[in-house]
Amino acid sequence: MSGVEVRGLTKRYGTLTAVDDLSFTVRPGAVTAFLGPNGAGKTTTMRMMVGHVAPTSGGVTIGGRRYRDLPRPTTVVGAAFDGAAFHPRHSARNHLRIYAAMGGHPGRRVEELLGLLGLAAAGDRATGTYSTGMRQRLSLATALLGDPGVLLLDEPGNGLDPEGTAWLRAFLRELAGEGRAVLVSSHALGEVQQVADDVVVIRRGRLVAAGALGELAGAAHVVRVSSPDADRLARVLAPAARAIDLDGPHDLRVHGLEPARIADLAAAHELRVHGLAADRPSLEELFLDLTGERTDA
Ligand SMILES: Nc1ncnc2c1ncn2[C@@H]1O[C@H](COP(=O)(O)OP(=O)(O)OP(=O)(O)O)[C@@H](O)[C@H]1O
Repeated sequence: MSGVEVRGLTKRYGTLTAVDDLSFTVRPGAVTAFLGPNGAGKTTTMRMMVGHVAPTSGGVTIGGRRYRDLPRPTTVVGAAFDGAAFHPRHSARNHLRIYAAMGGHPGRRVEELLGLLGLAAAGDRATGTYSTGMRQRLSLATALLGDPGVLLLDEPGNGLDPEGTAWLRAFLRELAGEGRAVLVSSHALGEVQQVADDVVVIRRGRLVAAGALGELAGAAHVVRVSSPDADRLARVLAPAARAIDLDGPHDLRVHGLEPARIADLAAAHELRVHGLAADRPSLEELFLDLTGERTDA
């Protein structure tokens, strides 16, 4: 099965750089969460993966080929974008039949997918009467018509109730379990934390973290340091730390450095340390920290 390689991907709209020199990999057999606050550039990136938006520079390959060079793209990559529009008077069955015909996929695939996505009973109802959850499932069904090895899902959890969210998680795990590369965007870590193997975090179009979710959590050190030399210590630690917050005249919160390294750097500069305590932040805190949305700093 194929993965997705994003290399140096950049998109400018006038003076706005929506996507800025982004490089990351989406591997087969895993769910990769694509995270960032609203407006960070997730949708633009995913649209560039499937040729809806032309990059300013850089590019994307899927299984080593550019989207436009794929002979039958819907058999390689399926995409579902947030707020996908369906003709409100078409039934789900008709909608899927039209897309199956366009992609050259067999009609029986439509029936299979209606069943798989729990839409069989509502298959002949006009999509205009569908709930948000049903629309999300129809988007997924459309993306899956060609049985692609790569799935790009833009905020598929939007508007789902808790039952729908649980269903979606199990479904994404199943798709990855079959060896597919599954990229799922979200603006909220909590939505994907339970299902993601890997994460790619962007902020203002730039990559701020990528890797296994477990490793990222392990790297999320926050150390509280108490020192009468706090100001000077902050300057010494700054080049090595991911971030430092002043918590008071003698207290620092140091992000991304181990306690031992902090103590060694302080000793090397003959600065006094009166206390060192490692905090284990929640992943949510780390995410807010990475995306610059933390408000308690
Ligand atoms: N066609 C366009 N013309 C001009 N600016 C655009 C265009 N498309 C996107 N942008 C801008 O690019 C930036 C990234 O938008 P994008 O939709 O990719 O972000 P996002 O992370 O998907 O956010 P959201 O979760 O809100 O959809 C935003 O500032 C947006 O306003």
